[in-house]
Amino acid sequence: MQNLLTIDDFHQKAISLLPKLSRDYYESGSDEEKALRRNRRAFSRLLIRPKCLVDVSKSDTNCEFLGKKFKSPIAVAPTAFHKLCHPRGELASVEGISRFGGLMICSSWGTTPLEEIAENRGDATLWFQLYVYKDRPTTEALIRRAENAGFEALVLTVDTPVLGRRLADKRNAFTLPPPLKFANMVATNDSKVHMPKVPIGDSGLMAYVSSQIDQSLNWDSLKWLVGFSRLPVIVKGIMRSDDALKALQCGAKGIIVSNHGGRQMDCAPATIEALPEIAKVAGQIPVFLDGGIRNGRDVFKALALGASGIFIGRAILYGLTVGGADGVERVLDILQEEFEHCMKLAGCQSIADIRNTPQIVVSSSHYSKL
Ligand SMILES: Cc1cc2nc3c(=O)[nH]c(=O)nc-3n(C[C@H](O)[C@H](O)[C@H](O)COP(=O)(O)O)c2cc1C
Ligand SMILES: CCCCCCC(=O)C(=O)O
Repeated sequence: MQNLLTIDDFHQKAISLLPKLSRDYYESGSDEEKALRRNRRAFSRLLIRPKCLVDVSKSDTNCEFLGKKFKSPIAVAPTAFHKLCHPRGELASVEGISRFGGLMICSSWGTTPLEEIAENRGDATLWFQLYVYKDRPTTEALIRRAENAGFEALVLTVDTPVLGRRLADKRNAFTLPPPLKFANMVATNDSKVHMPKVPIGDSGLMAYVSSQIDQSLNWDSLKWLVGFSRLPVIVKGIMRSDDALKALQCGAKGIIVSNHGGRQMDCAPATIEALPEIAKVAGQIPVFLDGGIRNGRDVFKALALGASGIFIGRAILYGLTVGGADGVERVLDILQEEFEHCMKLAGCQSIADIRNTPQIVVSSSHYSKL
């Protein structure tokens, strides 16, 4: 792995290693994949205006989320089915994240039971991502298990009433190859544990979502969850300031600006475009961002535009594919090194400094008259 110096290097290597079914599932966006591309392009359109003659001999990337201290604002987004790319799956991921001392959001749809991940968490902090089943007792059981296992927050994903149309998955008749299964579902209920087999032109994941997931989820459901859960609730998938305000009013303790990595609404804005209006209204609660982060300059840009921290999705899967726990750790280290380097070149000493410097990040249109 020594010759892999960037996340793009890990991406290329991972693509060369993955079987088509997993590669297409990881890489896909929905429909025409406009939101997927827009997430990246919007970052490229932003420029950093460096300050000079600032003592950056010590740069401080410490931060605090939900009252807990972290050495870095870079954390790991929930992604389903880690055993599609590595035999140790989520256990390898959590090992790499533990070595980094980071934060991992575990998907409801892991291929390893949540208790096993928690037992092996080491120095990782764990939050649990929730998909709400039509069958409320299934959801309630999942929440209680996450609480009992020592997860420190619940992350409710709100952008998936139906699954985005991922055309490659339909062409591949995507389903989980046996023996992989929904490891957090109990073995007695076959339709929840196994993804259905479907003909070419259909996606097994889409079929599973439409048969199991509660499309009627609404703001009252969020209020219910905040009351039911003993953990702070973070809402993932907010793209508008009015929704951010509603989430706040319902008792959310954090917001993740996310378009699900371009996998749901294909005409959505990029997350970095949606961030400023949401950060403006969020008051004291942290606003995080995911979507399209591939280097440390992207992290810097997101913080400058109001994020308290960022989450990476696919980048971790690339690390996991290439090198298991070592690959995951290396991906996080690369992003952290690039971020610290960027801070120094920009003349910023701390995250507060990034956030408080006016126009440290601007759109390239700022210079368009030249
Ligand atoms: C393969 C894959 C699986 C995902 N699974 C989940 C999931 O189970 N729950 C969830 O809330 N988001 C899921 N997401 C979305 C990520 O949490 C995150 O929003 C997105 O990957 C961020 O974009 P990035 O991949 O460009 O970093 C998934 C994304 C990918 C690519
Ligand atoms: C209710 C939506 C389920 C999505 C499945 C996993 C995921 O988030 C993704 O593939 O993206």
